[in-house]
Amino acid sequence: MKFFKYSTCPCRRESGKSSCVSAISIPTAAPPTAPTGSRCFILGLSGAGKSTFLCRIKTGKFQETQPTEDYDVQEIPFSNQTINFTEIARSDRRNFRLQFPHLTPLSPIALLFFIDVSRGDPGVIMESLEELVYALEYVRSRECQVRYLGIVLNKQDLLGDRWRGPLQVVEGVICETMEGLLPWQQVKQDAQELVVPLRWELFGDGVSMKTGAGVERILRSVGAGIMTKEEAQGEK
Ligand SMILES: Nc1nc2c(ncn2[C@@H]2O[C@H](COP(=O)(O)OP(=O)(O)OP(=O)(O)O)[C@@H](O)[C@H]2O)c(=O)[nH]1
Ligand SMILES: [Mg+2]
Repeated sequence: MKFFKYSTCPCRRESGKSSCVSAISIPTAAPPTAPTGSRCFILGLSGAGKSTFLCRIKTGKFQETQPTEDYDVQEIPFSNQTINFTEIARSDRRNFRLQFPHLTPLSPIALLFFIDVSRGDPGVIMESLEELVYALEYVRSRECQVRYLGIVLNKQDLLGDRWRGPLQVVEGVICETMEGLLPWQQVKQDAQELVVPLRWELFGDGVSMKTGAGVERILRSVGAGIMTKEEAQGEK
């Protein structure tokens, strides 16, 4: 199980003033108040592009970031709901677990998992998947429900055409991993303990938080994925 070194710098503007994405330090305790709205956790190794995504959905713009400290929360109005996006810096397991005392069993949540595919590094992919599987299994162990999982293959602006092939391999490995989790789901069918989310999808087509490609699609999918059928019908 991997833990990553703490960084000290919260997300800031290039000017050095506080960023649009406010960082909250909580080294020892869970958040003081229960966040309102639907929850979406943003996970992924350091540098995968989580804060950049948060800046994008908050301001619509690209903004240079610094590594996040601990975690970072943004409430984003979307359609007729508010989605509470919580970035877990470096996908730190402890900080992820600290979010859960406020979630009642079977609370519906969404996960967005960011992977930097720009270097085509198999080590990054495998480590990312290890963290993703940990998160899914931990959510299940807390009897919460992942309604929606989006896996974002980020930084594709840095890929040339030569990476198209390897990118397909990455997509294949991710699909295999998700399918590998299915036996869990079958065993636990009656217990409403789903390891595999009710719905999951890969964002693999040219996605880049730098250029903004795919950002709106990701936000829309989280918004739709976190709602129940009844809630979605109420929207119409
Ligand atoms: N070229 C390119 N750079 C990106 C993209 N997304 C993020 N970056 C850059 O990658 C670096 C890290 O991005 P962050 O959003 O801070 O990464 P993070 O996942 O929040 O990292 P931690 O907070 O350490 O967990 C920054 O310099 C970003 O500008 C992208 O799609 N393309
Ligand atoms: Mg960050």
